Amino acid sequence: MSEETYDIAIIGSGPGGYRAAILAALKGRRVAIVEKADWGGCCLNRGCVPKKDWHHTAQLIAASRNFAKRGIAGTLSAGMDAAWEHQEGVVASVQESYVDYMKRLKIATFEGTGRFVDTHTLGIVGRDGDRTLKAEAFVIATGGRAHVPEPFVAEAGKVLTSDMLFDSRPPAGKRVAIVGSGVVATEFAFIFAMLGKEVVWLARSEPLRKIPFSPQARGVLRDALARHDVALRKVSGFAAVDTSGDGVRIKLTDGDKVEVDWVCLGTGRVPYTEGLDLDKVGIECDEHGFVRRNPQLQTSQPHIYAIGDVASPEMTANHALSDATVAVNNIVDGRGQAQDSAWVPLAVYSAVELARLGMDEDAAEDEGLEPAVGFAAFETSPRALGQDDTDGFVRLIGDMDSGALLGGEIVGSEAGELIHLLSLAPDRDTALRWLASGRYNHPARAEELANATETLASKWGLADAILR
Ligand SMILES: Cc1cc2nc3c(=O)[nH]c(=O)nc-3n(C[C@H](O)[C@H](O)[C@H](O)COP(=O)(O)OP(=O)(O)OC[C@H]3O[C@@H](n4cnc5c(N)ncnc54)[C@H](O)[C@@H]3O)c2cc1C
Ligand SMILES: NC(=O)c1ccc[n+]([C@@H]2O[C@H](COP(=O)([O-])OP(=O)(O)OC[C@H]3O[C@@H](n4cnc5c(N)ncnc54)[C@H](O)[C@@H]3O)[C@@H](O)[C@H]2O)c1
Repeated sequence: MSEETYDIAIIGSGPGGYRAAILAALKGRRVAIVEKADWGGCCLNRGCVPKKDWHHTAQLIAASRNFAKRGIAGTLSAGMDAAWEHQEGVVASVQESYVDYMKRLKIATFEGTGRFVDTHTLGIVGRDGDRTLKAEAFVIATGGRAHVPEPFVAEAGKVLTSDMLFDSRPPAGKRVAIVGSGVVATEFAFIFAMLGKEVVWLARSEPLRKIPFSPQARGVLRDALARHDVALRKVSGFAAVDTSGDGVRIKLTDGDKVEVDWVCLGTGRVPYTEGLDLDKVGIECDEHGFVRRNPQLQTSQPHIYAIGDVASPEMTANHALSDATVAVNNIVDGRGQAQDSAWVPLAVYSAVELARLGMDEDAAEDEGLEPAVGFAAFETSPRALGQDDTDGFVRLIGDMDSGALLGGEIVGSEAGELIHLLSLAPDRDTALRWLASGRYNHPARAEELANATETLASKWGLADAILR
């Protein structure tokens, strides 16, 4: 059995593990990374990347409904088969570039399952035999897996998790039940409808209940979904699922029955720590299965860090990527940097894009702060009007005392891009001034951020703090 020694060994190659490996190698460290399945993890193979590929097709179809006003004739349609093939090509190309970049940075890559042998030794069981490696620091980035609640049982062709959706070509049946009200269900309800499916969206609560989007944001989402005939049917619960014969029959707890061709579950993800032997090295998980860590992202073993879905309840690629930066800064430079998850942007891609970060007004008041809201709607934006796409707004939460930026929400096309203007601002104390005095391209959606700072300045008496 061969044994090698590294500065940092990383388990899992999703956005968290991959980013940690790249950053540590760029900082001159000897890095090993272990992956048991597909390079790139959930995000690249079964999450953000293929989902956004499908979302783009969905948006093109949705936009085509306004084409007649412009004298563009004809109707467009899209199908899931072609969409599935398209994402396969995109994923393969991104994966190739990831693997190539790791090779160029001389990162040692191992295909196999990692597990702790002791606090400085990782065992790897792989296709090319077993080996162990030693490292001074470790990063656990093993991600999560789809949660399948009773009475559902995952079954190919009938009841699919989002992982199964991308692992092989989805079933042909047209009538699909989407279960859940979280991000996965809210995104796929729109995407599937635009890809020609007849969507039956079943959930126990309103869409995106867990994320503190404002009532205005929820209203824009609801209207945009309705415009595309996508509506959530609120149900009391799920009593039984029958997959015998053709199709799937779902019995609801109120006795009603729903019959569909197949089901797509968006019923949450849970952290994945199976087979890591964490107990051997004294690392604990919380009651939900997330690896316990401190704000510097260290587990109870200070040289073993935990990042991304395996430890972060937000479970987004954005959080995994940001965790990677914090962990590597702390391992390599000993910075003792604390992660501030609230300032990592979150974006949802549905009939409209919704993005947010930081505090909402309630959270600010809970902290004893005095929040004020700066608002600008896209309905008067020359860029949005020219695109026939005026849904949404920019909402900035400022602190009445200091003029600091406390949080922000952007709803509408390109919200997932525009949110970077908030997350990349040099610091929160000066962010509003920075946005107000910036140089903008015209006409552009980004200008609405500057307009929102002006509402704060004039309406809330923050002119001195913002317009200096
Ligand atoms: C349908 C869908 C769409 C999504 N869209 C978005 C989006 O638009 N934006 C966003 O921010 N987030 C999105 N997410 C969430 C995002 O995919 C995850 O938050 C992200 O992938 C987590 O990254 P990670 O590095 O923590 O783990 P993962 O990406 O889950 O990667 C973990 C890796 O570790 C490997 N592994 C596990 N155990 C071992 C072991 N013992 N040894 C070796 N390897 C191991 C796994 O095989 C896996 O490849 C989406 C998720 C889903 C399901
Ligand atoms: N754009 C993004 O950033 C993005 C996109 C997709 C997924 N993700 C992440 O992936 C993770 C998984 O997403 P998700 O939407 O599956 O999870 P979620 O936790 O957001 O939502 C889970 C849904 O399943 C429902 N549910 C749970 N148990 C149930 C039961 N027994 N019966 C009926 N319904 C039940 C919940 O009520 C909820 O509506 C999330 O943490 C999310 O942040 C992020």
